[in-house]
Amino acid sequence: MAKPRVHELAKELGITSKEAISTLQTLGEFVRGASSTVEPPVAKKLRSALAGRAEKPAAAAPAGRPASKPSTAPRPGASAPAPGPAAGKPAEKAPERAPEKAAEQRPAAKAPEQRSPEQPSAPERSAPERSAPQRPASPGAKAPAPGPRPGNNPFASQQGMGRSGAPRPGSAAPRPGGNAPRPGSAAPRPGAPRPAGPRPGNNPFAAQQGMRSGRPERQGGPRPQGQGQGQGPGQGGPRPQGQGGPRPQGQGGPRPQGGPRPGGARPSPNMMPGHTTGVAPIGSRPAGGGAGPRRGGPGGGGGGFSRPGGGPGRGGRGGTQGAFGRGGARGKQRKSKRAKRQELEQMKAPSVGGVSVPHGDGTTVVRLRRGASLTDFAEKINANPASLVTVLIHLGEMATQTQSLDEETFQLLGAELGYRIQVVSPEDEERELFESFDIDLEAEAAAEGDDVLEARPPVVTVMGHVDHGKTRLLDAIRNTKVIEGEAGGITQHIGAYQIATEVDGQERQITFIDTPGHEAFTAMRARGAQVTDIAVLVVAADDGVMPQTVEALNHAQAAGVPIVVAVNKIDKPEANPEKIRGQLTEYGLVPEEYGGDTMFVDVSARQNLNIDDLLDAIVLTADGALELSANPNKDARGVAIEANLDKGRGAVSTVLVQSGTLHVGDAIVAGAAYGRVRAMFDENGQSVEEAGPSRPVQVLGLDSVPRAGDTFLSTPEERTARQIAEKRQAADRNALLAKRRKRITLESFDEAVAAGKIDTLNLIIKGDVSGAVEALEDSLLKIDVGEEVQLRVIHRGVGAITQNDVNLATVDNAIIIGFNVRPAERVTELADREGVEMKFYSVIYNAIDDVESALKGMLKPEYEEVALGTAEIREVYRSSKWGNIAGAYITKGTIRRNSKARLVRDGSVVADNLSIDSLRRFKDDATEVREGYECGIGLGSFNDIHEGDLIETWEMREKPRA
Ligand SMILES: Nc1nc2c(ncn2[C@@H]2O[C@H](COP(=O)(O)OP(=O)(O)OP(=O)(O)O)[C@@H](O)[C@H]2O)c(=O)[nH]1
Repeated sequence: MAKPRVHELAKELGITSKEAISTLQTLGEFVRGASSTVEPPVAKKLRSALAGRAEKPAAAAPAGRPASKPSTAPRPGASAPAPGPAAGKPAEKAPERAPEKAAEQRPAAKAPEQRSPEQPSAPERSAPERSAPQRPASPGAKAPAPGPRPGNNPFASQQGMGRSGAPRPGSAAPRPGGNAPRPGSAAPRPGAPRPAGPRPGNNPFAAQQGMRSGRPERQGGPRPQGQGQGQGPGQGGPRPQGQGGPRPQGQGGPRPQGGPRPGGARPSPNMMPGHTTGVAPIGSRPAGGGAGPRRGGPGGGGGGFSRPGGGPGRGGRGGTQGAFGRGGARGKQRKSKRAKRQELEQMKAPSVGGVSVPHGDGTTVVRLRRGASLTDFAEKINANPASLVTVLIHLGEMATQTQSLDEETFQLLGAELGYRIQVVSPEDEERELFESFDIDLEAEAAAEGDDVLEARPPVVTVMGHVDHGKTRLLDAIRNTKVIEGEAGGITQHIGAYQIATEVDGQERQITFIDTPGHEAFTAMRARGAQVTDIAVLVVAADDGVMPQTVEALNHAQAAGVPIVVAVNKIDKPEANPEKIRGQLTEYGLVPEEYGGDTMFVDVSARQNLNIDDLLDAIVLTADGALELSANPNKDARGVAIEANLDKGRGAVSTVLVQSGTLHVGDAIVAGAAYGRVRAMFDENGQSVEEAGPSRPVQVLGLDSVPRAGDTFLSTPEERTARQIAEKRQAADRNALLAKRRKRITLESFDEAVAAGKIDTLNLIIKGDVSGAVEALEDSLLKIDVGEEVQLRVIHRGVGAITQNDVNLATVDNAIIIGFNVRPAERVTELADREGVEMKFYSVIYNAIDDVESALKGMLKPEYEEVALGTAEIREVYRSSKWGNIAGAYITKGTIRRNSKARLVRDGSVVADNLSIDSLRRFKDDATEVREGYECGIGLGSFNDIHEGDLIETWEMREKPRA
């Protein structure tokens, strides 16, 4: 049977040849053109694919875009074609992670929901750079014109993206950093799947898709050279030594034919990818001296050609040596072998960006820790990290091997390589870590019924404004109450203490955290430790509600901790406790006597007045608002409160047992520290043998010092404790590499809402005067955006933005709004590190506008054009196959592959919206070429280039808002 040709098949199937070709490509079959013949099985494949497509709704497969994506690695978050094994797999894990995982289990009909929480659903994901390859097509979406993308370069000698059998769906779609449409050409980025503002690497306009954040204050300049590997400057960058400029005459020996033409600083089309023939560097001319490029035949004297296929005459003069400064025949031989071996390897493994990387089958799940690097990923898939760097560059992202990458980048990379990436949060990881030791704290807690639970004392933190008497109050409570009768009372400060008081004839215990202030409280919360059950807010009756009173109150409320107000210093003549009650009512703390539910107690810490009443109030609040119970009959679990290194005793840590009972001799792990409890002491310095729930106790025996807020647990075996600690140590090291955790930003708020991650925009407002803060808060709270989203001002205050503000924002995922204020010292760094967004305004309406837009999902980042580099065209090389190639000299800045470009002739813009489709330096593909060097530039299908024209490149960068 005669093999059918593509156009015949197309005709038969009633589609255009182009469609047939692209469908075949999607099916993993490469055909050269419409007149190419295809094998009968391939024809059959096409027929059945199109038959399948015909059955789907028309909207799912518009003309020219293949609907089915067989064997295509589903991009995470993409609308999965069917719940095959990939969809089925996560189901096994579903019960523990209900909200996220449940989505993964849904059947195909719900496929658009199968996305990672960070990725909006398909209709919202119209950000061209990410969504296009994933969606069959969203109705009405404007598909960008097909064009080459990294790895799909028609010039490329190696089709980087050519995964065997699995061409990328929508290969015509732009890649990040590739042919991203200009603003207006498609939706700029509605609902782009980023939680933070557009980051480089995800900026639809950016030419350089680096890993830097798009956060305005962190925007960096272009990535310094040398970060990329493989395709980085090492290969593509300018080579100062002897390769760039014209060779002086006579070097390399006489070259009757084919040697590099001295002085001929002219790039040739051979620089462009795809030329497997001799590659002429700038300054060299192909053999034969003919004008223009020519394929060197065997013995053609292809001086200056290093590649096999260039047909340099073996042993002929003017071989690779002269032009490229490389070895002669021997080197060439070696290289040839190497090339062969590489070819062989490449045949075995699919290649992306010219490197072979083990590919997954689209369902292979790779779990990575938040903040993981390419090296971590490489380890999991048994790949060379340097190859992953190259692949990433081809995807328009730049990263070093050890740089921490965010989830989006891993998803992008995973989708390209056929892996399903799961980035696990520290909490998940902790859970999994425990699970791997058969410890399931949640299940353990859930299984505890009333029969095993016993009441436990409340744990109290004292907070309040400076000098309102927190320390004095804690001392007063301690000195009057701590196990009265014991010699000397409390002898040492261990970070927490327990007292006994009598309420309604019953002895009740209360545990106080001995570090007053909300800073420690929030720092612990930031570490995930919810230690406090009740907050005592100390307010001096002679002073009133002060900024830190409000701050403390906000912190407690944000944590959902009930508050008891201690109105202190009532011994002072100017004390006015009633005023305090009135003031706090404004903050939602309404005294019981006014009909509210907050207990206010007037005390004097100095004179020990009403301390018992305060303790009663604490116990009553605990009884009324909380049900505090724990199972004392199990291995101890709790939190480290304080720790220090004692010269004589080693690591001394105070831990608060939250459930179970800790005994001397138990193996424990606290954070990354572990050991066996050698001895335990209470707050009186008395040695104790065991400590039950809510009991603070000083522990000796850990190998290192845990941090305040680190959780601890005792394990049946010391080995387990050690292994857990070691894993945590490793995790901590990795986390250090995580430069930044992205949190919520105003720009990404609607995406986070759409992804179901949040429904409340938490704000912290800091201003220069209280009137402005109030006015801003009032106006913000009046914004009406319906019921799906809410606005919550979790803290407001006057003065600079402090570390505490950032800590609170970290814990509660809030955005800080600074009105006529700036961050205090080192706060910017902290915010930067924690990924907390701070927005600064001097016009109240701008702030209101931004917040309103964010709530309505309309706030889009603003971009501005930033010039990157200019190249002057020195010569034009015409090729019927590749189009016109500009031999150019870079006069300013840096020219980067894939950056947006315009052509300027005699001062007028001849063509805009071009892109540097190919960039070559000598025979090598270059990622970028710097000022003062020559290169070959291909502008894709744009051919109207003349000598003397200027190619200007630019990128759109996010503009900081005023
Ligand atoms: N008259 C009177 N003075 C008090 C009372 N409580 C505390 N003070 C005094 O107020 C001052 C501040 O008390 P601290 O306990 O240090 O206050 P603090 O809130 O812990 O202060 P910081 O640790 O700086 O935040 C000290 O001089 C105390 O003696 C009280 O009930 N009556």
